[in-house]
Amino acid sequence: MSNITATYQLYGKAGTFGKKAEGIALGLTIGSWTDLPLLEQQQLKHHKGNVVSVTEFEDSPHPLKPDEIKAMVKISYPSANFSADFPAILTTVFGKLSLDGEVKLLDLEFDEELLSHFPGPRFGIDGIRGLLGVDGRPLVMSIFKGVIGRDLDFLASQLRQQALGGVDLVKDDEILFDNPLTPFEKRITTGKNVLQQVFEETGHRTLYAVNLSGRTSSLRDKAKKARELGADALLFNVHAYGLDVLQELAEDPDIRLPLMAHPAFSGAFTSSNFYGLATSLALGKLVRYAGADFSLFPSPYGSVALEKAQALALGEELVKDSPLKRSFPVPSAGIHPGLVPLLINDFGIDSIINAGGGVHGHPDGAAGGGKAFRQAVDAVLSKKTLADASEQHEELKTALAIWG
Ligand SMILES: CSCCC(=O)C(=O)COP(=O)(O)O
Ligand SMILES: [Mg+2]
Repeated sequence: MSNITATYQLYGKAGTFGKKAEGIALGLTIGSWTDLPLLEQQQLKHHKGNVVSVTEFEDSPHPLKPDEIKAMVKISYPSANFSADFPAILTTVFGKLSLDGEVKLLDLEFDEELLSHFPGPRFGIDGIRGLLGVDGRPLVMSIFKGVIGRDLDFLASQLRQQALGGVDLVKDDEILFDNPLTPFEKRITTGKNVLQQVFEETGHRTLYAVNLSGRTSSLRDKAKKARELGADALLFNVHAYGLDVLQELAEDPDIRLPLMAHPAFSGAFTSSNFYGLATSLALGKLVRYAGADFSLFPSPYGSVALEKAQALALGEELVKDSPLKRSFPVPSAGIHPGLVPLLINDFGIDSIINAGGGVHGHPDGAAGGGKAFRQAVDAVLSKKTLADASEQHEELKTALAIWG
């Protein structure tokens, strides 16, 4: 029988977790079991959650309750209990349970049949590389900054400077929503013109990810319109909307645009050591299953940082072997050129170096900032230190002098 297996982290007294796990398995499926007459027990058997394993960690005491330890329990839930969509799955495995004390959902394993309902990224890493014609190096992305309250001319000139720096992608900031000064459709058409002009001048192709925002009911039509207008990609605040909304956009045959999942809001349910979802599950596995071609997340190094082990596990979820295409890991937040060697070491060549302040804050402007990042990437790939490479590259030298 097809099923999904959830791994939970719990805290409690040693020796109590088997009973706790059984309570969860029954509580989230058929309820109290042994009280039922035998016939009903037989009938409901194939709906019952099953405890797969219980592992107690004697050497991991609760930081605040000395008589409690950590445990991990795995419970599998029959697919007969839920429809094959994120709302039903999340409600089954972590609905009421998410409100019931210190329980964290660490992982979900979809069996093959269930996974077949989640086609994943339409483009994936290889598809995005194909659109850009760039192989063999991490991509570089920059972010519009300080554009709230500014008009299209301002946006156009900021986009031009970023593209002239040689970045592969430019994305809207996630806090730029539809507004009278820079409306969604005009951002797309203006951006297209600017990037075409830069391409004609330099031969360098940059893609622009516009922020798809607004009420959920408007998104499909806006995304289709974006495609008609020639948009390159869509940025999407998936965790404010929900995974199913991303999946709808990814699967729509009339949209067919690369989708970039922004991590905004996800800290509200991933940051606690005791509650919510593991970051690698929420920003890694599930956004990939929902169809994100890119997943942004805090790197271990910048202004908003994830623990290194968490960031690495997240990155791995996006690229590990699977019937689904791979999503680009995009470690972000407070990134400057000096961090490029660490990022490539951690996330490999199939990742994206993404920076806002680290591009715009360059003394030579965004064009200088973009160049410094590209120089840093080239240095790492040719096994030079950044210090050595900076002897030949003024922009990199300036960036290292400011940010180290
Ligand atoms: C928290 S990861 C998202 C990255 C992002 O959207 C951003 O604006 C980062 O900007 P920065 O100036 O820190 O590079
Ligand atoms: Mg941002």
